[in-house]
Amino acid sequence: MVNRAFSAPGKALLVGGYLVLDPQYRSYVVALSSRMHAVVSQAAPCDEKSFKVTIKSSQFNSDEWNYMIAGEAPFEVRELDGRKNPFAEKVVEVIMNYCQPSPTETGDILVEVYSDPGYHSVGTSMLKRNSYKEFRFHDETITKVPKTGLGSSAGLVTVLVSALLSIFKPSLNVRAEKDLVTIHNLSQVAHCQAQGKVGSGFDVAAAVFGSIMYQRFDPELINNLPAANSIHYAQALRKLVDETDWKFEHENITLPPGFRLIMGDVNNGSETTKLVAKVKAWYDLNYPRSLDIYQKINEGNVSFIEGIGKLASFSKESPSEYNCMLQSLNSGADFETYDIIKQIRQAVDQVRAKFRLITDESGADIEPPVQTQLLDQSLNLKGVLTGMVPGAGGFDAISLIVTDNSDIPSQTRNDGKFSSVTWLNLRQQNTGVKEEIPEHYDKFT
Ligand SMILES: Nc1ncnc2c1ncn2[C@@H]1O[C@H](COP(=O)(O)OP(=O)(O)O)[C@@H](O)[C@H]1O
Ligand SMILES: C[C@@](O)(CCOP(=O)(O)OP(=O)(O)O)CC(=O)O
Repeated sequence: MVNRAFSAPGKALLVGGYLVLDPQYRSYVVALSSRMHAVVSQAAPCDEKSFKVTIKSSQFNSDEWNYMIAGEAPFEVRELDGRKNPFAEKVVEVIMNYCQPSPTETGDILVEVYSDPGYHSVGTSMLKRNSYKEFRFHDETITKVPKTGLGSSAGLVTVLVSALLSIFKPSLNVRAEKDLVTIHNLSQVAHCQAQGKVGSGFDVAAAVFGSIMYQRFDPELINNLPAANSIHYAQALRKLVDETDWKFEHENITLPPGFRLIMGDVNNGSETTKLVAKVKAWYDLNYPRSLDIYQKINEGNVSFIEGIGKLASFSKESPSEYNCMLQSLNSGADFETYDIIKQIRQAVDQVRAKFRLITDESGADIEPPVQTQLLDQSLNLKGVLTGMVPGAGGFDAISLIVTDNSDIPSQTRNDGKFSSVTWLNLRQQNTGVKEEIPEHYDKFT
């Protein structure tokens, strides 16, 4: 029996929100230590005309989806009890059309999904563990449990693609760039199809490649695929995944030494799709002034990215001065004498100011006043380099880049101004999709 396991990280888009939808702009995405996991196993084939792919998510009130696969390409995928999980369903459909297995020679497949605690609000969940891992078990189905915004669907799609692909392509090696690109392309297709729209794909790219500077692919690549039930679909999908250069950037990045990311969950969900629609409407109505504003935001984004790069070089060239700088930041002393810190703070200020302007003019709450207050107050805490509303912004969360030694929760514990914030126990993680040991997912009690 084949048995393999994979995991993939969540994400925070620190700069590049909205602009990243356009292939000309660069964004900076940090992969997070909260990971999605999938353990896959396959039974021996039993010479039937069909086989079953079961996806189990026992943490969510024992959720389970059973897909029946029969016939040949274009494979249509049918859930036996009519249960919906568009992300799981599209992964199964994409993988079947890409791998084109023969049903009589394929045994039933079981994929068990687990997600690390950071993805969902704790609520009344119960923590269960074994010697290797711990997960929270909720008493509601997946769609009823509130999310924290780390990109659960991108993580899910990426680990499911990796797990199912490993069944049909046993040589799959997630340390090889070529295989990662295959996983990426398949995951982007499945994720877009499940969402019913082509987003920028930064969340899927981070789940696959880890922390990256990302520039998107041309959305037409996916829009131009024939419908999934067309006789041309499977062949077009293979061509798109294997033979097409998607021309997207995914350069690996890492926060400079001595710094980490901390996310504050504000527990007040915003709908990204609605925000994006409002911003697009504002952009079109105000063109070409909106282009100038985007260019100012991009200037800030690029200056932030450069500043972070300069910090990394500074740490290598003058380690002792660099440590002094970290200490000044920790003690709240006058660290703005450091030009690099000034550059990074000014860059983020420039971006935030323009997003506040768009917030006012478009009615999309990208950085609404409560988040502005929270971020401004955060900048006064000891150890904070800078902070922003990640991704599409809204009321969801704030991200702070802080020194390793800072203790943000204890500085804010009894401070009413931070009463709406739950600091998530997360770290930056460079690695994207990773192979795990299947036995590490045995029996959680
Ligand atoms: N652990 C999980 N098990 C099964 N399905 C999951 C899991 N996590 C996420 N999903 C799927 O992803 C959907 C959430 O996706 P979405 O609303 O795009 O949120 P996000 O912004 O976190 O990606 C869920 O409704 C479910 O279909
Ligand atoms: C506006 C965006 O550029 C960024 C959205 O980032 P979020 O991290 O807020 O995304 P979701 O997890 O889908 O809610 C849209 C995009 O890039 O697709």
